[in-house]
Amino acid sequence: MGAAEEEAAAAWDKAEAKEERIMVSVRLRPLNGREAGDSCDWECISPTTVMFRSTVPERAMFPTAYTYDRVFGPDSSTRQVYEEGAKEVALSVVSGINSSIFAYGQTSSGKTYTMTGITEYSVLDIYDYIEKHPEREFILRFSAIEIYNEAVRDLLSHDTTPLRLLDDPEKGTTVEKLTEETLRDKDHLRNLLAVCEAQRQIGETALNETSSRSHQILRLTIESSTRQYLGRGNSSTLVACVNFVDLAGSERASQTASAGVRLKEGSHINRSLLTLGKVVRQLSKGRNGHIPYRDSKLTRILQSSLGGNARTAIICTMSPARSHIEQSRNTLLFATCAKEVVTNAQVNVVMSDKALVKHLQRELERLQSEIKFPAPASCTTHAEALREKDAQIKKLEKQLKELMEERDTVKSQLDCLLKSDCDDHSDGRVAKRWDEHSRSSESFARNASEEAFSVSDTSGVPYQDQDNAVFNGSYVFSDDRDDIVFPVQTVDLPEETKHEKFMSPWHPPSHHSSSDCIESYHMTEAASRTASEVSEEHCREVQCIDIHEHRRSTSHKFDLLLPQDTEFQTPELEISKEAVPQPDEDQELESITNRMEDPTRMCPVEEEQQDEIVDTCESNGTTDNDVKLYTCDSNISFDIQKPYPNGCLTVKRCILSSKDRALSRSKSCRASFMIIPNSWFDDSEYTSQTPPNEILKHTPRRFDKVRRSLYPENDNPSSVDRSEFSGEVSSDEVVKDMSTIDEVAKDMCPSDAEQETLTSDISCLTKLKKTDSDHEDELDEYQDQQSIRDGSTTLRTVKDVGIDSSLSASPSRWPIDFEKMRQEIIQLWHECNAPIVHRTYFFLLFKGDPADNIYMEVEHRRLSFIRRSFSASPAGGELNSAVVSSLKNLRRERDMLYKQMLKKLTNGEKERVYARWGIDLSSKQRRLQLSRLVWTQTDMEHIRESASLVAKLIELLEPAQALKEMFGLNFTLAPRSERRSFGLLGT
Ligand SMILES: Nc1ncnc2c1ncn2[C@@H]1O[C@H](COP(=O)(O)OP(=O)(O)OP(=O)(O)O)[C@@H](O)[C@H]1O
Repeated sequence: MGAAEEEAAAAWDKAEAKEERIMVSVRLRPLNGREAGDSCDWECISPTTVMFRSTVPERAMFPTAYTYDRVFGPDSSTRQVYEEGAKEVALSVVSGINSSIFAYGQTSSGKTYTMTGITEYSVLDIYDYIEKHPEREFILRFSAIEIYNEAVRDLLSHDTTPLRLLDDPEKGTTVEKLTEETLRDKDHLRNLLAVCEAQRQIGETALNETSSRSHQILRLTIESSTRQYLGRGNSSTLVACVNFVDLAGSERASQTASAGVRLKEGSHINRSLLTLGKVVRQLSKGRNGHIPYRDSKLTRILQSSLGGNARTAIICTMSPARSHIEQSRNTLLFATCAKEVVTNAQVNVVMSDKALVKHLQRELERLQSEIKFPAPASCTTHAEALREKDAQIKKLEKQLKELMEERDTVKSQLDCLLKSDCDDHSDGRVAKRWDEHSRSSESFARNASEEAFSVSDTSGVPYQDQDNAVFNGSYVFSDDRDDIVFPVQTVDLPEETKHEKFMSPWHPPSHHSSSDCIESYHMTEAASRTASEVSEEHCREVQCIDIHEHRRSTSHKFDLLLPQDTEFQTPELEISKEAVPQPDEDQELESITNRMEDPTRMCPVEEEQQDEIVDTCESNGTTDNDVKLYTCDSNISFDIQKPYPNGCLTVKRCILSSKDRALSRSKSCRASFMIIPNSWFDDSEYTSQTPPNEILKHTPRRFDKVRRSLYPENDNPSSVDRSEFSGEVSSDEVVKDMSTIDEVAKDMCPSDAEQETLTSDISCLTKLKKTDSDHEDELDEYQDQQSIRDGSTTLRTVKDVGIDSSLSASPSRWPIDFEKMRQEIIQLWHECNAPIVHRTYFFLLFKGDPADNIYMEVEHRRLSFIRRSFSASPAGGELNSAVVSSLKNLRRERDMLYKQMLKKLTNGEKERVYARWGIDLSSKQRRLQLSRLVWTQTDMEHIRESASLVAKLIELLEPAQALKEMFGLNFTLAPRSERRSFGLLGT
């Protein structure tokens, strides 16, 4: 092999991608003239740590020290910043590795100041390197763009026409018709840099006279080959580029005092930075899932620099002034996330055909020799792997056996109960008539089991939890006092089930007496304290808790809810307005986590606090946030000492996440996610500083009618329609209508950040799914391994829960996924004895809107969990009771429907319904028969019929008016004040 090929092959070998993290530095500039009276709150206490010197008491709650690869204080020169924070990365370009240097920070924090210096020093060093390597030939090309108001402009051309972005399968995103100058020398480059500076959009704001109003990307592409082999057709060329990115500064309209053009610029700047933030945050969690590169031109162009084939250094600039504390924290939070992003830089070699053939030959030889002489080490590795697998199989076999035993125990107990019920009914009138009609075996079996736990409302046997509604207690029925007495007998339940230890996930225990319960079928949410407590337990896993790994080990209480040996990965808790771990909120998060893990602390005391907060919210006119606000943290940090005690906004939120962007646009979700951050990383200072009218301004819209039904006391006709002031803008709207001034004003509102929060929180679902699947997968895994061992060719079937697929699915797949998931949910309702009214509501409410994915998923998870609880009881005691209780409650609901029929259906209607349901008009107890038939099967026609009948009987609200949220994330910790009681039947 010739030397040229050797060299090419060696270069090729080196081309293997290398993972490394983004290098992140922070530069603190000195206070400037505008900040003269301000105090300097930040200090670099070491070469890697910057510290907040807190003198303000309420700041004490934030972490004070932030550590990065390097931090530079006000005394550091740009040269030093370059040498220690950027040089190594920048100079990678001469070795064929792409690189990017970014400056990120608040407006006037010194980005341009820093980047100008760094670009200059880099250019000097690159030319220096070139001079020292005369054996190589270098070709340098330069291009420059700015992104101004989401339009890409060529800075080397006087033509200001926006340029299009193109997707190149090999090169990634490229800019069409971009001028690329081949450089003659250093001076040529200097001139071009001066041209760029002159062309760039600069404007004066209150914070910076020469504020860059655009993102600027200067790109230097370097090609190099060994001179000796040039032109021989067997050489290799290294090609790489370095980007110098001076981002526009994030800004708050109020601080920059911008209006008109500046305001519009600001909104574009903030939006693209928001997307950048999202991308970085998403990348910081790993590259799985959707990274929204395409949401802005900036991120599209920089895609390879962010988590791709490039080495990247980010210099975050900040002002030390107290007046910029909020923005400084946001910058540091961005930096914290950026630190976690991993890139995969590799040497980019362009080989001649000859060199490529040689390289491939070498590779072939190597592989052949590996096959011939396998390394002994690999044998050991295989043997070890086999041993490990064997051990794993054994473990899974054991678990399977245990699970099967448990299942058998539960089954036999259930059988016993069913049998005793059948016996009791064998001489009963109902059973006889029932038999006469020869119902399907399935529906009969179900009803029989329900019958087993039925109690007559005149029997004297206490009704249990009549008023314990589940899922926000969203259904309310009118009791028909004149109704006939049920011909149902009291059944002797096993001792344990007589006690108040019913643990139905749908109808948890309470201590209400029968008389209370018979009084009314009004299942108000307010009355569901105990229900909520148990529901909390069952549903805490969907409380979207972005708790980070290191906190997971402490989730003992939560673990108790899961079947034994469940390897539980705590779902993410999206706390506060950021979806990312916030170093400055770690302590608080920790305490929230602890409190959430301690159910004893989630009970009455906290409930009172919640109620207080609801009161406060409402009195501040922020009731719209209520639905969300008391959802996840019953220990809300509510400090009435704060200037604006909008506790509702300081409440740490808990938001389910998803990768699905469509979800972020769900209007129905929005009401839940309405704490408006002032940036993508917003922190709670904002909330403590934001005056009430500010909050009011951003309260979400909600159907007035529903709001009135929820909060009748707030239904003041003279009150201002808050939605008019809402900063809420759907992302669609945002994209479409950014051009008008009004929209610009909206953009400047934190609704962008809200969008961001909403979308960013989405990732939490991924972990939730994982948690869910962890346990279920054990069985699958066992079966897989078993089939592998048996030599069976059985393919592992795709997990049929539909969750995974729906999340990653493209919108076009959604209808299929939706149908699939809906069918599964129906089946799960059936198996979990879900309340009929709940099923009806859910079925009618969620009809396939992609934005409802999250609700579907939550429902699916909840049901899966309940089903597991039903079948995986450790001792068969409590959970057996749960089954009993759920059946009993189901039966009670049927009784209620039976009564409602008398009230709600005319004779003619009844006859039509009986005919439709195949009930013999000459038979007796037709109403009873019908009430026992609805929701007993899982085929779609039956479901539709059932839902429509039940809806009529309970006078269901228009589905569009019902709150989807109640099926979502926040039903468990809902406050239990009377104020929140709502009867959807409007009784
Ligand atoms: N480290 C520093 N030392 C001294 N002066 C600085 C430093 N950093 C910035 N400055 C000064 O602060 C002012 C604002 O800096 P610069 O324009 O670089 O900010 P910026 O972050 O690019 O702002 P914008 O985003 O609005 O463009 C300039 O006058 C600059 O000279």
